Amino acid sequence: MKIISVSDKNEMSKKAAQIILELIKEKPNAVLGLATGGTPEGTYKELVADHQKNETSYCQIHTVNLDEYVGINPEDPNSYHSYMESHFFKYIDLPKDQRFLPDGKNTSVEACVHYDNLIESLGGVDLQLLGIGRNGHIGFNEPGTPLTMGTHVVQLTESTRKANARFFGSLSEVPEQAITMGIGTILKSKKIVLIASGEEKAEAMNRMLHFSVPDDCFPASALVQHPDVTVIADEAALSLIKFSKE
Ligand SMILES: O=P(O)(O)OC[C@H]1O[C@](O)(CO)[C@@H](O)[C@@H]1O
Repeated sequence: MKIISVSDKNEMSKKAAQIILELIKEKPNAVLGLATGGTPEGTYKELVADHQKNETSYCQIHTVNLDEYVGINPEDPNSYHSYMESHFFKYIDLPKDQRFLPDGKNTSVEACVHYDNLIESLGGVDLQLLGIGRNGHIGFNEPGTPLTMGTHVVQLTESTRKANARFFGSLSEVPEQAITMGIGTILKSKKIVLIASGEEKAEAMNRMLHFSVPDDCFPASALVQHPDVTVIADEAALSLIKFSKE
């Protein structure tokens, strides 16, 4: 696992965008695995700014998102479909039929298997962008999720619902379930870039970097078995870690 320590969220966003842009330059038809939440917002801003300035094209790119809330319509402003549209897709030249998110309205086993098959049929994810939850969740894989699972439906923990309530009017509006790529799906990505910012992620980062073998009590620990993981974290997120920073 390569750790890149940066000063703040802005620098984290720039670095993550730079890595994504390097991949697009090298492989204009790459498959990007995308994340939502507060952490990647700045990364999308950087990519949009680059698209407007340098005209980096997404016309051959495919994107697959990690997760979506169960029971929510794609048009709902709180859906991850809407998030991707408003933070990224509406600004770039990525064709509509090359963007994929799990369907929060169809969470059958067949739909889950279909999502994993779709990713395989695209040739797999070249680069998966990840945030991390305070309890170590990646995607929406909560602690206790078997680390080999494909796309599936999860019951969200109270702490995740509380953390995400800031995007909704109130906690009661946050869906209780989500459909997410499993850890097994995520680990098939060729490259993984995990971004983290702020003191509220310090404990999760500290825990993640102390696992030498994966343990399903802390989903992000699964990343120790992946050969190409880059963590980009700001000083606040790395503040509990005692090691010489890059
Ligand atoms: O970036 P945030 O909003 O802190 O969220 C952390 C993680 O939790 C989620 O909201 C749930 O998957 C992710 O989208 C995100 O990577």
